[in-house]
Amino acid sequence: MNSIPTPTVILLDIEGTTLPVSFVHKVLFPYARKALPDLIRDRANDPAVIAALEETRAQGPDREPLDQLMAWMDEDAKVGPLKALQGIAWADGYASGALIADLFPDVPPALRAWSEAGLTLAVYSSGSAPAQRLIYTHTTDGDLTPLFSAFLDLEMGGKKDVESYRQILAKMGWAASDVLFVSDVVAELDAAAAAGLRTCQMVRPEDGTIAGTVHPVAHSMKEVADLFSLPEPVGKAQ
Ligand SMILES: CSCCC(=O)C(=O)COP(=O)(O)O
Ligand SMILES: [Mg+2]
Repeated sequence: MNSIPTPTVILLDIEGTTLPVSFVHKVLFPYARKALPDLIRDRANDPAVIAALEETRAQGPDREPLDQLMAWMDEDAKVGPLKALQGIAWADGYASGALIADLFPDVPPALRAWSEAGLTLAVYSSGSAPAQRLIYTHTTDGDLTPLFSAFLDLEMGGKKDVESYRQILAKMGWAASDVLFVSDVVAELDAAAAAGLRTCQMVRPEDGTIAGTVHPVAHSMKEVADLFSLPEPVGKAQ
């Protein structure tokens, strides 16, 4: 009997998959929107800020950088320089305790179980890699960053582009069929599947995610484990 091998790499989206959409849109994005004008003024000599503003001017030459950044935020554009600056803004919020990432409660037990079982865990999000690290450092469940092997962002390309997943496989040295990509967005899963990755749509009722018809659907990491024969999450989902 032929059985399908268990994935050995779990590649996770953040927003709508491990963290509620409401936290990103009602807490993180407004925090960055409020902080950006002062940040740009007060850190005008910070190389990371300078680089992000130069890239903003390059990608949005018709507006002042701050206006361009605000316009991108209005449309929830997944653009590298905006994501870099948002990450810098959030760093202050996490450091002061104003921000703490409230992951879906089923996520930490699953991450721990899969890591303990020797699976490779990685993130692929539009949020910058530093912003991803901040989230997993400052969770209500403590610092979960040691569980992850990689934090991948828009430097790999957009999440709806098949080439981005090929780039991730090449960079990480992963075989496509070993990788399970979990995301709430069907277009991202379509792109990942076209690159040969295995896929699972996370459908979170509290986020109002609409289930598609192509990719296996899970409503929690426990269901992901059941669908793909992964180790069962241990400990209580808080
Ligand atoms: C680093 S998390 C902040 C989320 C974010 O900025 C975003 O645009 C959501 O991206 P995702 O790819 O996780 O849906
Ligand atoms: Mg998402």
